[in-house]
Amino acid sequence: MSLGLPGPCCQFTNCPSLVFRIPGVQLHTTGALMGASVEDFNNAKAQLGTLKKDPGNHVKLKIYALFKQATQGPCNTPKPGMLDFVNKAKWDAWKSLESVSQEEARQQYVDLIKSLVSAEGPAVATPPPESAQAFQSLLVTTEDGITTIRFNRPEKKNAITLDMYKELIDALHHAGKDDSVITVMTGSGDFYCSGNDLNNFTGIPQGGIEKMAKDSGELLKHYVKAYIDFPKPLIAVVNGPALGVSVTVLGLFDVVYATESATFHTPFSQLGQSPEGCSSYTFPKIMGNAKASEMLLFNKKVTATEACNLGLVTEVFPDGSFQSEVWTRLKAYAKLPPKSLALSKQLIRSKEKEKLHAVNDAEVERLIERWLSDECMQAIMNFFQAKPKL
Ligand SMILES: CCCCC/C=C/CC(=O)SCCNC(=O)CCNC(=O)[C@H](O)C(C)(C)COP(=O)(O)OP(=O)(O)OC[C@H]1O[C@@H](n2cnc3c(N)ncnc32)[C@H](O)[C@@H]1OP(=O)(O)O
Repeated sequence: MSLGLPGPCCQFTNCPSLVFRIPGVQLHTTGALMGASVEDFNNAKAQLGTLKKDPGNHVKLKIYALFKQATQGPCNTPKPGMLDFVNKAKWDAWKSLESVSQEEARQQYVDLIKSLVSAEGPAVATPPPESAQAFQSLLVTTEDGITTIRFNRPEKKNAITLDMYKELIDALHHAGKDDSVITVMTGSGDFYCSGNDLNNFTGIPQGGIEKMAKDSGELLKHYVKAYIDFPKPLIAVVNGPALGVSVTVLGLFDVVYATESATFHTPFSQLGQSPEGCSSYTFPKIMGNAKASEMLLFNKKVTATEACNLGLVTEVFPDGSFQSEVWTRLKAYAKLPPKSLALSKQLIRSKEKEKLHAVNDAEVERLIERWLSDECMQAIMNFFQAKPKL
């Protein structure tokens, strides 16, 4: 029977004992039974509204009774009639706490809400207020010391729209400052990411295509800068095929784990474009000029194992055990001392930062020209007309 009370869970529960046991809920009884401040109480009240799961009538009655006892003291209203089931249940619940002081009730209320919140499991990472609603195409979570930024447009193979670049910049800035130890980037669905969304270049905005190319160049520069300047270990969990700009920035990650069936493809000349993400510098450095040229000039798609042999990928895992093996490892990494990790990463990268920023600037300058070229426009039109698979 639903008790049909208004509001989220702020109305109910019935339990005569002071320490209540609710299946699956670990109560945070700290022993400081009278320690909850009014502020704690108000915070708990606010948290109650964020619960995603209905805790059930039994718990709701308890919450109701504790709330009434904490705010009004012992029950002082007339007993409802036998047939007024809902109000009778509420009255009984409140009445059962009459020997509990208001302070105790406040503490128990706070403990109960905390327990319910923590029983729901780790919360989705709260993005900074200014971008709280901005993550339309990403899933960002923080758990076990790991902030995970997940491309989340599986129906479009996680292609990156203009808004998504902005979201990624925001998410990276936030992850760089939050209290997580490592940051992980991965994809939803069967692709890691299919690179730049080719629709980014199809509509001609006010200001013409020159302005569009310039604005896109600025955005790309900031996007790549967010990787160059990222202050803590950044790990790619490549769960499927990766294309274009999602491959090129891998040279700026600290570790790249890939599932066996992942592929790595940078079809720039096929698209009339040129390399970005600092790959014109990092790829030759990682794999040598000849191998980098096969990928960046001649569109060679490489398998995960080949990418690992080239040094772009750190390690390849069987598809069947990829997720479990990788996340077990990442959780262990996230237990390492955070400052030591961040400072060591910065030492490794700092020597190159200036160089990387200069490469980023030069690559973007070249791309702005490319985006205005017939070669590039034709290639994009071809994709949408014939939808060739790269
Ligand atoms: C600020 C601007 C910065 C710009 C930086 C520049 C970066 C350069 C690059 O990133 S170059 C790489 C660009 N990417 C591509 O060229 C990939 C194009 N896509 C494909 O070749 C294929 O879609 C595929 C190989 C990724 C997947 O093929 P598959 O057959 O498995 O799936 P579909 O083709 O049916 O794809 C499903 C839907 O997703 C759409 N889609 C996939 N990738 C993109 C993309 N990059 N841009 C736009 N749309 C993409 C595809 O069109 C399908 O949509 P539909 O269901 O509406 O038909």
